[in-house]
Amino acid sequence: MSAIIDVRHVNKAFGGLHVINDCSIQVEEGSVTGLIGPNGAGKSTLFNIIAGALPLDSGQILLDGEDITNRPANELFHKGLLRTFQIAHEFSQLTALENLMMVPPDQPGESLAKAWFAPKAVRAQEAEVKRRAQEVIEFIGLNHVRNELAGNLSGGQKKLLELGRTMMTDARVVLLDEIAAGVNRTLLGDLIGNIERMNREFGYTFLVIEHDMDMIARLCDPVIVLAQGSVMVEGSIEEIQNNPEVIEAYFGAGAA
Ligand SMILES: Nc1ncnc2c1ncn2[C@@H]1O[C@H](COP(=O)(O)OP(=O)(O)OP(=O)(O)O)[C@@H](O)[C@H]1O
Repeated sequence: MSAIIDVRHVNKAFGGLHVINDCSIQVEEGSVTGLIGPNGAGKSTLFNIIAGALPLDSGQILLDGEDITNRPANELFHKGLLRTFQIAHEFSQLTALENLMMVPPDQPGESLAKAWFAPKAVRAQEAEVKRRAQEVIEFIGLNHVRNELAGNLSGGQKKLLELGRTMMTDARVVLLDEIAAGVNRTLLGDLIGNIERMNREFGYTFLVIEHDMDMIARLCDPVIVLAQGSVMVEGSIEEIQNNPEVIEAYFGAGAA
């Protein structure tokens, strides 16, 4: 395997607060890599930097060997790197299925000129998007609520829909930020199962920030522990859980 995301010696401070300190991590292509650490360790900040939502002060980020340091999120999206979408407020009035259909960028239907001159092509692409959305909604187990407004879905169902939206794109690497938060155990099982299948059957690479240690244990290998903005240790979940430094800094602090 080779690193699809390569974070090299990244530093980031907010005013005088050094949040990310000479941080280097590699995410291997085809892996589900976990990123854990105590509150305030810098996990979300690092995600924001990788996803192009926050500029870094120094260091470098490579995507599949290409320098993507400080590239904007929309450019990274087109290169196949994205964070899970939040269900945006304006989409709460669309059905679950329509939310999936809204995702693909540059749909020809959005261009009036194209719709005028090439209506058949527009209809063909819309039909293709709808077919894909129907496949995805079945995959994520939300077919029974496909015509329900997204705003009426449960928190867990919204998370499943969020994951489904990534499947409507050509994503290769998906960053999941605490996707388990507030999800009940049954839906969490569905969520984990879907991530596993997206990884195994479709080759998505995941980088996962998570406080839910059951989810990390079931899904992630390797697991990277971040503390004070640097990598403390990296290894399998067993190695992490038995590491005295981690027990002290992370589990000892009761942060899980
Ligand atoms: N925009 C900002 N301006 C100033 N300080 C910030 C900003 N964003 C984050 N911080 C600080 O950076 C530190 C790391 O925050 P971050 O959210 O990255 O940690 P985290 O590991 O994701 O924490 P948690 O597990 O609690 O979500 C915290 O001390 C936080 O207060």
